[in-house]
Amino acid sequence: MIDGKTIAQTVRARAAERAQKLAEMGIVPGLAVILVGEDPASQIYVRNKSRAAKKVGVQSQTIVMPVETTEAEVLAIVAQLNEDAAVDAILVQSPLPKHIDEEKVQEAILPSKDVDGFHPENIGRLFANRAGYYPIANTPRGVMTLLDATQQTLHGKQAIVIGRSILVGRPMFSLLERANMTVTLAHRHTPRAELRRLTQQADVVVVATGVPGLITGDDLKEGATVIDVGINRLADGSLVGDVDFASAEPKAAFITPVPGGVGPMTIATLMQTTVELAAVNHGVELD
Ligand SMILES: Nc1nc(=O)c2c([nH]1)NC[C@@H]1CN(c3ccc(C(=O)N[C@@H](CCC(=O)O)C(=O)O)cc3)C=[N+]21
Repeated sequence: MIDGKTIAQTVRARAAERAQKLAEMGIVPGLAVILVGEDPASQIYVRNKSRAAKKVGVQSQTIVMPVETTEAEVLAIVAQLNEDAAVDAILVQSPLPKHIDEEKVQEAILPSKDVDGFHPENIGRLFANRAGYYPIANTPRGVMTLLDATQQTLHGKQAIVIGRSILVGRPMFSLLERANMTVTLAHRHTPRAELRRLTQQADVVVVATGVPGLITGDDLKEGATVIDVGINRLADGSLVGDVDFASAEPKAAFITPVPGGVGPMTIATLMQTTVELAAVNHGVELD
């Protein structure tokens, strides 16, 4: 079992240390979160984020807007936060209500404050494997930290990413490729039998689809590493991932639970990125 909570704690502690260093220079890392409407996964995220920010020493504010908010209103808030010197990092919760063009909002955020790494400029840098600092989406970046903690060689091994969202799948593909893995990106048009054939060959399987129980033990190669990014609320209120844990766990060498796996890691990585952006934006070099 990959213990996301413990690894997240280590990342948070390091972020807190760096935030402390910045505070001594009079810099308080500032994070602004915009939440429009009531997506359940987003609400969990917002709650846990505020808690982590307090612990790390990040000044966080959440702007909650009703579901009927217009695109112009969201863009106006983003413009205001772009100008605000106390804000180093801006995060607009995804998904936005359908009447708002999410891409337009993502492009309105200053790339230097784009803590999610969703701005095309930052995505382009990642995809092109550019050197230098730029923000990378926190969930896939956190997954790389989890993989790192398993102390396996990734180089030359096979990975499959299931799901091609801008939030997870696409940046995940780039990060695994950058770790010198051979990466397959599967999605809703991948035929089911083909998907199984591909996952059965993979050393690392990252599932980010929002389909509970999509991947079972039968889909896996013996000794695979399984990273479950899914976060699904069932009718009985329980939280499950996209992997059928009971059947997958005996086959896997490493597996992340839900909750307690990727979720806490996303939060910790968000704190890490916020502190980094504060440093970069103030011209401070962190060790
Ligand atoms: N712009 C944007 N960036 C995101 O990164 C983003 C987003 N929008 N929209 C929503 C999704 C979802 N997401 C979660 C992060 C952490 C937990 C989390 O803390 N999970 C705990 C839950 C524990 C609990 O409180 O029950 C766990 O898995 O252990 C959940 C969900 C980030 N997302």
